[in-house]
Amino acid sequence: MTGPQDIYFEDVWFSYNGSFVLRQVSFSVPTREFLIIIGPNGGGKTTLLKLMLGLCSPQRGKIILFGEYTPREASHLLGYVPQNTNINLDFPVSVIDVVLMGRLRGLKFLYTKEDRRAAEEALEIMGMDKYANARMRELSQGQRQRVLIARALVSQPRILLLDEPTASVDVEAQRILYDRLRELNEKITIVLVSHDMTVISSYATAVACVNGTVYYHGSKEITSEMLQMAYGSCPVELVAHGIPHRVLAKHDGDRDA
Ligand SMILES: Nc1ncnc2c1ncn2[C@@H]1O[C@H](COP(=O)(O)OP(=O)(O)OP(=O)(O)O)[C@@H](O)[C@H]1O
Repeated sequence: MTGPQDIYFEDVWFSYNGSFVLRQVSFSVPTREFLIIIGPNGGGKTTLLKLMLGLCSPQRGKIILFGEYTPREASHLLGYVPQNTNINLDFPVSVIDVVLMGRLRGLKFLYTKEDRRAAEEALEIMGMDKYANARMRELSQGQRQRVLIARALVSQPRILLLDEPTASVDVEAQRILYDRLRELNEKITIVLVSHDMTVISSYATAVACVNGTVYYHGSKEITSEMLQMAYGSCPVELVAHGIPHRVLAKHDGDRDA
């Protein structure tokens, strides 16, 4: 290892009920990396995040965070925005209430002044401070996602992990969200699962292809080998500058679009 490493995996294996979904996983993520995790459905991307978060424990191998902690020991240093977070929009919860939930300790709903200040700061970082007293249902999908990221930030994590945060968010709102993440990345490490290859060229500093194991690339260059590993032999369409590109060979019998 060279330099400070926030995340370190050494020969990690993980199975649900005896069938391994991740094997022989070894890689390390340096401080202030903007790591994008790509891969096919069911390849193990969410499981990889859960291992980093200590929500799953490996059957083999070791995971060390910040050079000294197990993921569980480091949980207070991790912020997580899960996939498909559903908030009941009929429930009249305000934006600041949602963010404050990130400061909950046990079942106590008593927040200190410091909690409120932290919540306001997190909203400001995500450009949502002027909506603090709005109801969640009054916001767009992209704005709601920014509030959920603020909730993950309110505990001042050193790593922010996001699982497909821009699914069902429109393109302009995605850009705003990613620009905020890039600003955040000046201070903290970001690990983000995405199916959208175009975010790699604009935001990533490293890419992990996850398909039963992890292929870690410490640069944002998208190579055909990476795509081959991540998506098998299926052709992949990349939309760059609004123009679709076919980046892998077609299957026999494929017709031109
Ligand atoms: N709790 C669970 N119990 C049993 N099997 C699971 C569980 N969670 C995930 N799996 C299986 O583990 C494999 C990896 O799932 P995972 O959700 O990590 O993949 P993914 O790459 O995030 O997929 P997607 O892109 O569809 O979200 C899949 O085959 C999935 O069905």
